[in-house]
Amino acid sequence: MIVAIDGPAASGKGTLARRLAEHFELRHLDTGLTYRAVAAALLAKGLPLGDEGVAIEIAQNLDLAHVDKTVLSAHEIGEAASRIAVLGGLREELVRLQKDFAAAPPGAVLDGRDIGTVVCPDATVKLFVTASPEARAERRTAEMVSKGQEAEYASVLEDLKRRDERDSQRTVAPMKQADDAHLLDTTEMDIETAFQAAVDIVSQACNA
Ligand SMILES: Nc1ncnc2c1ncn2[C@@H]1O[C@H](COP(=O)(O)OP(=O)(O)OP(=O)(O)O)[C@@H](O)[C@H]1O
Ligand SMILES: Nc1ccn([C@@H]2O[C@H](COP(=O)(O)O)[C@@H](O)[C@H]2O)c(=O)n1
Repeated sequence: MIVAIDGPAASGKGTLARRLAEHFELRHLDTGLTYRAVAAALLAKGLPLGDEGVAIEIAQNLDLAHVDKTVLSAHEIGEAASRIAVLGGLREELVRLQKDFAAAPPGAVLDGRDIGTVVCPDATVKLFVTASPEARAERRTAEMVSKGQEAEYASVLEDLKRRDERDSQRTVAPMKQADDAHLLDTTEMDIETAFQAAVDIVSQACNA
């Protein structure tokens, strides 16, 4: 079984993907981490984010088992990841890696922006998880503050909107809801309610 989850930044797709993977005993890949890892490596080398040749080389040598998720979760790395995510050749390389992950038994939950449309178009079930920009900014601000990071709601909201705009307007594999994806709007749901709604959608799809 393959569960494809897409949605905008801080919509809660990663939280749901992780919990669904545990619940259904599947493997989980947060594909955003692959873009973040490449962006972080370019920044560490002091190279421009548009250097696609080097970005592809980094992607070819990515070892997902050893990425530091805490370092990669930084706000500025997310911003840089979104900038390199417009590079078509780099996407091809990362999509290959993501497809390989999805194909291995016993199945997987993948979350990102183009999982239902490009990476796993034949997924068993697809979800498009969203929430209002204001709810997402509140959640992300609270998350950053809880980690001891500086965060101001207004600028987090602005950054999220800018990132959504870039991700949904790019030419290659823009973020969008697949035609056959279930829409899950969690604006008025807490994590537990959203999780139960997601379990119901996946269970129904498996029994159909
Ligand atoms: N339904 C919800 N209600 C309240 N808080 C939530 C809900 N879902 C997720 N959160 C919280 O919102 C924050 C963002 O969630 P998460 O990291 O899962 O989003 P994401 O879509 O994977 O983000 P990104 O695209 O940046 O990787 C986390 O702090 C998470 O605990
Ligand atoms: N399948 C994907 C996943 C991510 N991206 C890009 O990476 C950025 C960071 O992703 P997070 O989920 O970790 O926030 C994101 O803004 C996208 O630009 C992507 O293009 N495709």
